[in-house]
Amino acid sequence: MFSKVEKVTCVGAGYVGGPTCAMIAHKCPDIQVTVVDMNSEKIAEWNSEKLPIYEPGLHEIVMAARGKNLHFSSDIPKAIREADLIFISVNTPTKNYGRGKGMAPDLKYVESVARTIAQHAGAPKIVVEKSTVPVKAAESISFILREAQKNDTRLAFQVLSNPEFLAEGTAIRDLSNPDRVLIGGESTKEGQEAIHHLVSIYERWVPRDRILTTNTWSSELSKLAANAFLAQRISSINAMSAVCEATGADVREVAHAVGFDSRIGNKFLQASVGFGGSCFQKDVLSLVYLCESLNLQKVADYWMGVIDINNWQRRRFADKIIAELFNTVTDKRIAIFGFAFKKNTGDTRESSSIYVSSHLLEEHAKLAIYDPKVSEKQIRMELGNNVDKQIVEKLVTVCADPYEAAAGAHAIVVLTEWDEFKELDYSRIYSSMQHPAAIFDGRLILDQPVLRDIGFRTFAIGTAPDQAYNLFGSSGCC
Ligand SMILES: NC(=O)c1ccc[n+]([C@@H]2O[C@H](COP(=O)([O-])OP(=O)(O)OC[C@H]3O[C@@H](n4cnc5c(N)ncnc54)[C@H](O)[C@@H]3O)[C@@H](O)[C@H]2O)c1
Ligand SMILES: O=c1ccn([C@@H]2O[C@H](COP(=O)(O)OP(=O)(O)O[C@H]3O[C@H](CO)[C@@H](O)[C@H](O)[C@H]3O)[C@@H](O)[C@H]2O)c(=O)[nH]1
Repeated sequence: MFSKVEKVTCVGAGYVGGPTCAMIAHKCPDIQVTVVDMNSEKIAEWNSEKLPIYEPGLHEIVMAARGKNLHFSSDIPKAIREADLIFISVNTPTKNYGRGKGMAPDLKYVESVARTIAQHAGAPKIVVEKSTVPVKAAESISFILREAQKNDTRLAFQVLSNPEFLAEGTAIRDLSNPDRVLIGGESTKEGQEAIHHLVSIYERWVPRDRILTTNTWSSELSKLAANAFLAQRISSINAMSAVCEATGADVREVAHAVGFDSRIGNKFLQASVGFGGSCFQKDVLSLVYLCESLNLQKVADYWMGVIDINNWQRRRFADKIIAELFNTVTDKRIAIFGFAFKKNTGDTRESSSIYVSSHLLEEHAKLAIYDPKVSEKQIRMELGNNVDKQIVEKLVTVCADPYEAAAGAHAIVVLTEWDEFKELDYSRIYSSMQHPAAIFDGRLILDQPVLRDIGFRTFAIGTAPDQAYNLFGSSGCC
């Protein structure tokens, strides 16, 4: 093949392709990295001062490497031709049509990149599947590439699986100090050589014992398994949050006590209004679909439970809001604090805010939405995909700050755990609201006793009912 990787191309300039390649360029000044995308507006943004995605620390490393060894381009054929190693980092969303609709990942973008590589390669390449895909997807990519090889003897391809484990909001931290890098490939001499080339890129900054090499199928399945395990933890603690509310236990104390067991560990036990993001639901559904295809219905049902609890938790929270607001939210102004699926990102894909807001809109609540990183256009687009666009037009206001959103509202609903929500002047907010004023904390970030002292009725997910139903403030009454 070649002795050293000198040029890397990444197809897909999204949340994964952009930050991952910026990190490779940052850590490997001797490697030329080009990120390409079919969306030329996105490429223009990557080449501008305002990058298309918000990630703490990303701007700095892009600005330092851009124009030197990091390039963003729309010329996909050229970037493929020139590269030694090509990452496929395109989206693999849940299919919304045809066979597997609502369950299977849509692999049309991955396949289309494989075909483009086959067409323009011109020389041997290592093709790295970075997108999250079902087990055996690498086989389809290899098949397409092998066909091209038959017609052009200059060509040779090795396909590796190298799933990405970064989380949004902490992408740069995760990329610079990953728990592990996983690389799967063939056991042949050529396969091992390709693995070695990719290892040699990561080992510039990742300790060798954290770079795991496996066979291709283990690598592909490990990505789905990791996300399924993580999502399962959230559904487990969210299931417990309902038990806490019904019994007087506090989910924070339960999570703390359970997480103290070193076999369980204390991470990822934060009860919430449900997990969101582009990955967990999609990847668990992909695993469920895979199990069904393999006639492993019991296994499929087991993992489907994780999704069922998540949907139930969102609905349960919305129903709680309606019940606590005297069983009707019609025409009531409700301030929604946070629309992103987690803090420190502007990404709204599968955000629980979409679902809780939609349930409230279906009851004709008037929503005043504030998020520090999500645009009005994005909020309207997400809600418009879920409820009647005319209802969104009529009942949704997007506010420039949280004080404006809360003014005149009957309730505040915290749906994203942005740090700034912890530091607001809640006395000022309280005096601007309708009374009785309620706060529903779907992220457990606010100080409930302080809020109750101000006069708020408070409800926090997974906390005791006497706090949830405190109609008369902390002084108690009647
Ligand atoms: N977002 C995350 O945090 C994350 C983390 C780990 C893994 N993943 C996985 O990585 C993959 C990419 O996710 P993402 O969030 O970066 O997606 P994204 O939607 O942000 O970016 C994908 C990009 O690929 C481009 N694209 C699609 N088809 C193309 C083609 N044929 N040619 C050129 N460009 C094309 C799109 O225009 C888009 O800009 C997915 O499989 C996802 O499951 C995502
Ligand atoms: O204790 C927790 C932890 C997370 N969440 C929620 O879970 C969702 C997902 O959060 P997180 O996993 O931090 O973000 P993602 O960017 O979706 O990252 C996940 O999905 C990526 C895409 O596959 C993987 O690469 C990452 O390893 C995996 O953490 C968000 O809505 C969080 O608010 C909770 O409710 N409670």
